[in-house]
Amino acid sequence: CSKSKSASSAETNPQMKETDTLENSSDTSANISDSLKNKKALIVYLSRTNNTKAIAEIIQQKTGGKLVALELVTPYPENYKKIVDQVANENSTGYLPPLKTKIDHIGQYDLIFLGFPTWGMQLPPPMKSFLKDNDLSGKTIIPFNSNAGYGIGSTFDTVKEMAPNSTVLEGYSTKGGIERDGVLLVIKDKKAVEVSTQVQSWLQKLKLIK
Ligand SMILES: Cc1cc2nc3c(=O)[nH]c(=O)nc-3n(C[C@H](O)[C@H](O)[C@H](O)COP(=O)(O)O)c2cc1C
Repeated sequence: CSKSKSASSAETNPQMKETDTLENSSDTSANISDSLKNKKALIVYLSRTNNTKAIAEIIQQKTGGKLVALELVTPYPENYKKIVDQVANENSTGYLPPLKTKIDHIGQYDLIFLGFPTWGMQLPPPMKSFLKDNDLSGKTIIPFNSNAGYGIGSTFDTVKEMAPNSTVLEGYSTKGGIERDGVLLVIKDKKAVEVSTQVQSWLQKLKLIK
């Protein structure tokens, strides 16, 4: 089977192998939408205080798909003030930090979930590095975000600009931590349940799950 088969070929082509379908646990497979059963999903996220990671894990539970955390060659400073200054500097100069994370055979994935916090009201530089390093032409990108309450800023627009030959679907965003005030991981307990419900509706609206 070629990777570019139509969405309905799983039903029409009896030779299609199970391994060609969206990777998922038996738990989630029943809920994957029929039209996407033969697509493979990758969930790439950047997360410092684990809020975006929590959303990524919820998406993974619901869709299957391979989860990958973006790591840098040179990690950012632990200190909040230092990282804010460094990111502000990178944002103003356009510096793209080199990534340690490399995706094996990115061509095998049809759906790319991209998760990131808002940093300085922009797409974090490492996610810009990822979009620069990887050709996502012809793929479907689904962005998701957490922020301290100031919103997505220009993040989703930058994803669209940096992947002009991809289809970028409606993204999901929620309020995460406020590291400035010492509030780190908040997407846990009751808030994780709330986010899970919202992610469920969002993925259903995008017709990715039933
Ligand atoms: C360098 C830096 C810059 C940030 N800039 C913003 C911002 O401009 N707007 C905002 O709402 N939150 C901002 N935040 C807060 C994060 O977006 C928020 O805490 C998010 O939930 C963190 O996600 P994470 O836990 O996955 O790292 C910033 C955080 C950092 C570390």
